[in-house]
This record gives sequence, C-alpha cells and structure tokens, in this order.
Amino acid sequence: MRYAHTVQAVRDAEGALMARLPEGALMQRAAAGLAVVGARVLGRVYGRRVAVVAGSGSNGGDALYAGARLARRGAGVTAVLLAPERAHAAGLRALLDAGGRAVGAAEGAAVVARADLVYDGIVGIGGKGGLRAEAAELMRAARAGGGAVVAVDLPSGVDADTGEVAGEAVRADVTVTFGTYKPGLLIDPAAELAGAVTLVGIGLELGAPEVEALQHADLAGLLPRPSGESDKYRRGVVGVVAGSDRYPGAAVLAVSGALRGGAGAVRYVGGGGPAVLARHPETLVSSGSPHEAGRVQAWVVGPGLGDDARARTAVAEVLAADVPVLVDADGLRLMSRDAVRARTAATVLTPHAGEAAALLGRAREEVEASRLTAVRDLAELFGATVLLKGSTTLVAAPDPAVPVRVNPTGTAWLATAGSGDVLSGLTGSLLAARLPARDAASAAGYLHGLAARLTEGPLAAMDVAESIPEAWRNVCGG
Ligand SMILES: NC(=O)C1=CN([C@@H]2O[C@H](COP(=O)(O)OP(=O)(O)OC[C@H]3O[C@@H](n4cnc5c(N)ncnc54)[C@H](O)[C@@H]3O)[C@@H](O)[C@H]2O)[C@@H](O)CC1
Ligand SMILES: [K+]
Repeated sequence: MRYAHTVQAVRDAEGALMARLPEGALMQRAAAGLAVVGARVLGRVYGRRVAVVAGSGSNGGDALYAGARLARRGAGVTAVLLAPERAHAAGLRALLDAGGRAVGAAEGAAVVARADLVYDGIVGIGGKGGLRAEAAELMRAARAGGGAVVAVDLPSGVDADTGEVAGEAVRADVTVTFGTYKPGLLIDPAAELAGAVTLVGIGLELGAPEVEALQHADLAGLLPRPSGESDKYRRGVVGVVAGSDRYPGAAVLAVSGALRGGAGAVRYVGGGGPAVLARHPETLVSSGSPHEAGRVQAWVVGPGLGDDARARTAVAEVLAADVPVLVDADGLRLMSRDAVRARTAATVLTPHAGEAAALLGRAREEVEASRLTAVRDLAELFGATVLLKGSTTLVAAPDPAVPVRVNPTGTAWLATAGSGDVLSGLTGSLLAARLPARDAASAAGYLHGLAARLTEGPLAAMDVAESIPEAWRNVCGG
C-alpha cells in the first residue's frame, strides 16, 4: 500500500521526532535524499550546472543543503533566492562554504535557463495558494531552458492536502517527497504536475493516512480465488440491470465486465437480452423485473438503462433488495437519495465528474478541481461508497475516518464510451464474491486500469473487458 498523510499529520510526526533528534537532523536526511536523486537525474555530477530556487522556509533549506552536497561533488551550484533576507541561513551558509554562489531573483532567469537541474525549493507543505508572479516567471524560464525540474517535497503552488491547484504551480519532472506521500501527489490536477515521485524516508512515525493507493501485492490479497468446493452460489451470482431495446450495447459491456470479475454466474435483466446472449451465451437472461430474476448476491443497475417508468421502477426495486447494489449512469439520475440512505446492505455509486456534479448541485469544473472534497461529500450525502471516475479515480467510504483510495493504474485511453459499463459489471462481480464495498470498488478500478494499460494504445471498451483476465494474472501470478 502507498500512504499519503495530511500536512497536519506530517507536522505532528515531525514534532515528535524532532524532540528526540539533534537539531537539523531531519533536514539533513531530506537533503541527502534530494542530492541522491539529483545526482541520479544528472547522471554525472562533476561540471554540471545546478540551480536552487529557494523560498523563505525549510523547503528552501532542504534545497540549499542538497545544493551544497552536489557542489562538494563538483557541480556548479547557484542559489536563486526569492527572499534573500529570509533565506534559510544555515542552508545558505553550507552552500556558500561548499563553493556555491547565490543571486537574487532578478538575475535568476538566466541562471535557471542554463541549468541542467533546477531544484524547486520555493515552498513545501507550508505553502498557501499558487506561485507568486516572480516565482512563476522564474519557473517558466526554467522549463524553457530544458533542464530537469526536481520539486522538493511537492511542486510549489499545489495544495498538499487536496491536490487542488489554485493558481500557477511548478511542473516537475521528478518530485522527491519526505516521510510520506502527500494527497496532492496522488490526486489530479496536482498529481499530474509532480512527474515521477520518489519517497525518501526520514523516520516519521505516522498514524492513519488520509489517502492510500493499492499496489499489486495488496490486490493479490483482496481478489477472490475459487476453492475446490466452490459452486456458482458460493462464488456469487451478480445481477445486471442495464441496457434497453435502444441501448443494448451497455448491457453487453456491463455483462462482459461482470463475467470476468470472479462471480460464479451473471444474471441479466432487461431489454438487451438477445444482444447479451449473442455475445455471452453463458449469461442467465430474463426480461421481467429484477425481483423475478432469481437469487443474486449483488446487483448492478443503471448503464444504458434509459429513464422511462420501467427503468425507474427497476432502480427502486434493486435498491430495496437486501444485497450489495452498485448504481451507475442512468441509475444515478433515477435513484432516490432516501432509498439509498435507507439501505443496510452496501451501496456503491460510480459517477464520473459530470454525474457527481449533478448529484452535488455543483459545476463539473468544481468537481474536477476538487476531486477529494467531491468524493467525500458524495459518500457522506448518500451514506454510500462512492467511486468517482476520472484521471485519478477515487473511492470514498461513507465513514469520513476511512482513508480515500486513489487508483494508481489507468491510462488516458480509458476515456472511451462504454468503459464505465465494463467497470460497473466488474465491480458488481466482486461485490457478489463478497468483497466489502470499498475493496470491491478499488480492486475493480485497479484491474480495469491495468487491463486498459495492457491493451497499449487506442482501445474500445470491449478490449478492456477482454484484457481483465490478463490483468488478473498479472496481479495474482496465474
Ligand atoms: N515536516 C518535516 O518533517 C520536514 C520538513 N522538511 C521541509 O520543510 C518544509 C516545510 O517547511 P516550512 O514549514 O518552513 O514551510 P515552507 O518552506 O513550505 O514554506 C513556508 C514559507 O513560505 C511562505 N509562503 C507560503 N506560501 C507561499 C507562496 N504561495 N509563495 C511564496 N511564499 C509562500 C511562508 O510565508 C513561509 O515563509 C517541507 O515541505 C519540507 O521540504 C524537511 O526539512 C524534513 C522534515
Ligand atoms: K517545492
């Protein structure tokens, strides 16, 4: 698991550790890691040009000490001080002692433009709001110059706790973060600015994370494996209420996701039966109402369902069932909040940003800019597990004390019609296999993103479904 903690949690852990360590020890650990990564980025240190853009806080101090380490190895290091009178005094002294030099911001543009490596030590977890004009201009010159930009702790200008970007922010090639990931390094729009993120341990003892990201090994532990005694009911039967005479494709895609999620059988209910059977003859198809379809251990309702009276009744009926339910797409528009809140079995909602915006009464842009807030608010409002789809897919549990999961897999090619239908079927299948809601949603998001990556390049939604078994093998090793 990869964990991300809030600024407050980092500050608390830092305070506890600093009380036991000699002064400056933590900063030296941070600077050592920063210099190692800088040297790796440079390849050869001796004779290379390094610029250290330093603000007034400890973030600048880390960068100045790292600059001193590289200067001792023969790099030509110049600090560009944004607030010369408030620069980290001991860090600056170390750099000058090691043979580096320092200039003010006015001379900085030429320095960063020529540098092979630029450290962004403008602000770290103490930063508020976007970059100020002078810093923004300097970092634009750095990018135009073509040297590698290495952000110290996080790209300056991004919000560490939320991943929001209020104004201009640094676009880094590499970010070296200390002690733990910060939510902003994992959640867009900020995550996209962080480049490749390296974690440097500094010995912090941290409590519960704010955000976490599953890794391969976590997933292998979560996914169901059939045993010798498994029959279809033990493995779980998932019911899919999706598609319609007009939109049979969504039914086919949701069923194809469900068939590859480890459930023992898939029941399909709705008007898309002939299309489903043509593609997936193993499906148990019926055209009546959900309650007449026979036993299921979980329901998926909504993709391509339309919004007529029959669709509305089907959503209400499924929500009244005492088994886990996933609601997607049209189902999100047709469901009643009271009906969702009244449920005792798990509910999973899987909106994209536009659907989340409609449910919250916010603008879509606001949801995209503040994804962490949006997913938490939705989970609380509906008392449900919410998977918010998008460039960084997030999964929140109704209990705000539970960490939000951010999906580390996926590709921009996934933004294609029907890929959400596959995801809903896959998630429903894992619910039927009795995974808890948050695990089912985050494991499905992971497999779905991995399956898309494995198809390498432009893809159709059915390609994603067909790559799920390979993604599963990739995770579980067979
Ligand atoms: N917390 C920890 O455990 C450790 C922290 N370290 C470093 O210390 C950093 C935090 O240091 P600080 O608390 O001094 O805070 P920062 O260095 O992040 O920034 C605070 C300073 O920047 C100014 N500032 C805030 N927003 C600004 C903006 N938008 N533009 C320009 N200036 C702005 C503030 O007035 C303040 O002077 C971490 O990010 C990390 O780099 C490391 O030395 C290692 C240990
Ligand atoms: K920074």
